[in-house]
Amino acid sequence: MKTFEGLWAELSEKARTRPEGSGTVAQLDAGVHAIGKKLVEEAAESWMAAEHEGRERAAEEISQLIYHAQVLMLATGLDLDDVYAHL
Ligand SMILES: N=c1c2ncn([C@@H]3O[C@H](COP(=O)(O)OP(=O)(O)OP(=O)(O)O)[C@@H](O)[C@H]3O)c2ncn1[C@@H]1O[C@H](COP(=O)(O)O)[C@@H](O)[C@H]1O
Repeated sequence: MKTFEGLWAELSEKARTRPEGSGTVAQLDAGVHAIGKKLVEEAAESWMAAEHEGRERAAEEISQLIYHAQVLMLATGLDLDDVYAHL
């Protein structure tokens, strides 16, 4: 099963090698403003799923929230340690 760190390693590699067809590369090219909008959208969908749609849907939306948070970290030039320092 994929973990937060495993996804981070995968996305960092995508950002570095920029493979054809990668949604992550497309997101990074769209920039911080567009990524931020997706992050907020997924946060709202996570909230709605948790309140109205049950555990499974909430888990799905929260996984997407985590994904977009990592894309924003990449776009901002942050590493895991930069964020973990604040936990
Ligand atoms: N975990 C994710 C992931 N979660 C969410 N998303 C993106 O976030 C979108 C979720 O948006 P919604 O469900 O709200 O659907 P949508 O509004 O129709 O989406 P859009 O049309 O706005 O893109 C998906 O369409 C994906 O583009 C993800 N994209 C990629 N991953 C993983 O990231 C890795 C790298 O992916 P690539 O860069 O595409 O190779 C792979 O392991 C993927 O499984």
